[in-house]
Amino acid sequence: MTITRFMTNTDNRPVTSTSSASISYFASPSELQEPLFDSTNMSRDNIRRHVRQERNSLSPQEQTQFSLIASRHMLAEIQTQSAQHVALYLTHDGELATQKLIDALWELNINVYLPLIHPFCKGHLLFVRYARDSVMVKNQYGISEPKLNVQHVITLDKLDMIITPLVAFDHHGNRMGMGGGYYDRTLAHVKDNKPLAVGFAHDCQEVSQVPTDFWDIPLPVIITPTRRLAVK
Ligand SMILES: Nc1nc2c(c(=O)[nH]1)N(C=O)[C@@H](CNc1ccc(C(=O)N[C@@H](CCC(=O)O)C(=O)O)cc1)CN2
Ligand SMILES: Nc1ncnc2c1ncn2[C@@H]1O[C@H](COP(=O)(O)OP(=O)(O)OP(=O)(O)O)[C@@H](O)[C@H]1O
Repeated sequence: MTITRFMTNTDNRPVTSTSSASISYFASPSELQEPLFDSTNMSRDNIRRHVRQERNSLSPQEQTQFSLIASRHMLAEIQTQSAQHVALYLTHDGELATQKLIDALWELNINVYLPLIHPFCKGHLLFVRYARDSVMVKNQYGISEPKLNVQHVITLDKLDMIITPLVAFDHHGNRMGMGGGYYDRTLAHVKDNKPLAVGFAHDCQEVSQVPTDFWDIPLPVIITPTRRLAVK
């Protein structure tokens, strides 16, 4: 595992050093001193509950500011990857807000897709084209999704990136979601990072350790407002 560390200089130029996970810091170290939540010996449900509470207690100003900063970094990631077909999500339950990022992608003519709960295949997702004129409906969780039109469905192999929502993550790229196993089932079909799965989360969603099960697929990249974590 190679870790490249970018620290920000006073004039905002990155300083690079090499150790063993790849963390690029977007913010100055003083902003990174929140102690990591110690999740050792905690159940998945308790970790999920704790982190959901943490991200929901961010103020509206923090939510907006963190989302804008993280979106800038995510846009840079999308452009670095030359991604043209990108799956995103619509914000729910205190997740990083995505609408500004989606607007930027639309402006750049990059195709955006959203997850749609599969109508027949329980626990599975479909990814459907999301455009300014998409007809939206609410799913069983109250999240808006494009109305199913088979012509707008994209298969996983045609996506360049899947930006995944998550509840908790750790520095090995392990993720835990809302508990439906939807993204786990999707990520199980990813081969050789095509599409590249990139987690998108608040810094307060990092925990010391996410307990994993055989179905959990670690994320190769996670972007937060202050960091880019790359796991090789
Ligand atoms: N924004 C977003 N969209 C997403 C996901 C996500 O995590 N975030 N998903 C990621 O998989 C899928 C939906 N999975 C979800 C699973 C549970 C809940 C949820 O709010 N559960 C309630 C209980 C609801 C019930 O019992 O009916 C809760 O836990 O409070 C939401 C989304 C697809 N779309
Ligand atoms: N690849 C898979 N194949 C079959 N079942 C799976 C798979 N992945 C997860 N599951 C099932 O889904 C359930 C929920 O998994 P888990 O708690 O890890 O979901 P999650 O990561 O929190 O949710 P999500 O992936 O939707 O964000 C598990 O109990 C497991 O039985």
